[in-house]
Amino acid sequence: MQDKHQKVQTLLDAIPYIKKFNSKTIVIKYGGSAQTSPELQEKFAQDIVLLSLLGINPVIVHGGGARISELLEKLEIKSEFIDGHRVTSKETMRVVEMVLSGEINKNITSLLNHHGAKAIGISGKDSAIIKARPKDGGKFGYTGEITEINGDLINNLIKEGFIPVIAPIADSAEPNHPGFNINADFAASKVAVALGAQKVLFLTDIIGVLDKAGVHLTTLDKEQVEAYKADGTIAGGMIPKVDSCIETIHDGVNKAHIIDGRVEHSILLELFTKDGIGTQFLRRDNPNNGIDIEKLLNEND
Ligand SMILES: Nc1ncnc2c1ncn2[C@@H]1O[C@H](COP(=O)(O)OP(=O)(O)O)[C@@H](O)[C@H]1O
Ligand SMILES: CC(=O)N[C@@H](CCC(=O)OP(=O)(O)O)C(=O)O
Repeated sequence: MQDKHQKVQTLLDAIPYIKKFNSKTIVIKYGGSAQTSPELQEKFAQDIVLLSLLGINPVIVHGGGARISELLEKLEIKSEFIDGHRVTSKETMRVVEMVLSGEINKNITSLLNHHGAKAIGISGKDSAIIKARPKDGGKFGYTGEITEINGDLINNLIKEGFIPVIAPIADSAEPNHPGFNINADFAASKVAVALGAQKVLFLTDIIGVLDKAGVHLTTLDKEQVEAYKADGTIAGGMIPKVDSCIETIHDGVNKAHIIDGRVEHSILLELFTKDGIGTQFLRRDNPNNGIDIEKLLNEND
């Protein structure tokens, strides 16, 4: 009996959040390192379908860096990263597109559809929804930085009841160009801003951002992130992730969260519990929108 009451209570506790997020867009960055086992993939699909049934609009931007590196190794092509961004030769770009737009995008889309969702898999090249130019003047090869996102097109898909599943490949304005490889964290951040999302969740393979002693940091702002990057606490693949979180909240999205994709139902735990999980990023210096910082710190907005 106790157990049954507990189940009902869990549902009741979620009511304020279900109301708050109803008809809002939540962008979810589904990192390669959170896609590891079929069991976790199943739980991820259940969470996304539940959001959709509750009238929340999930938009998935996925990664797949580990799978790209694995295939490159088999093909004896060297992987090279600078501060968490892959350097992309023409040969590497072919593999990146095959893995992201071909394999991973279609696997996630079909997984969601088999769970009863209406998911549609696209890459930034489709209808040129993501446009880019060479990152840092070309020193990363075909790695791009986003110049434009067609949010209207993505919003139209949402209005039609679709869950967009987006591969982080961008179109180039140049003819006969292979397109650009975009770090999936940056793609998720720009998509969240373009859609005016309520929040963005980055699923990864760690409980959140840790300090040098391995202590979990539950809240971070821009100044703290800069300090942790400068002293090397935040390194590697975590750099684009924290940079994306900071960019998102400074470009108008209330909150960004890095959460542990290895934990079953981490999306539901973040969205529908008071404390949430992972590391949340917020602006303490919000100049003009009157956001009460204490409220923002303590509430799941
Ligand atoms: N300060 C830090 N706190 C947590 N993780 C960190 C930190 N600095 C570097 N990392 C590394 O960043 C990794 C997450 O980045 P990445 O592997 O690129 O994930 P994803 O594939 O989800 O984008 C963690 O597994 C961890 O090894
Ligand atoms: C430019 C760049 O770094 N692109 C990434 C795109 C995939 C990605 O970001 O995957 P994760 O989110 O799983 O790391 C790459 O080639 O690995």
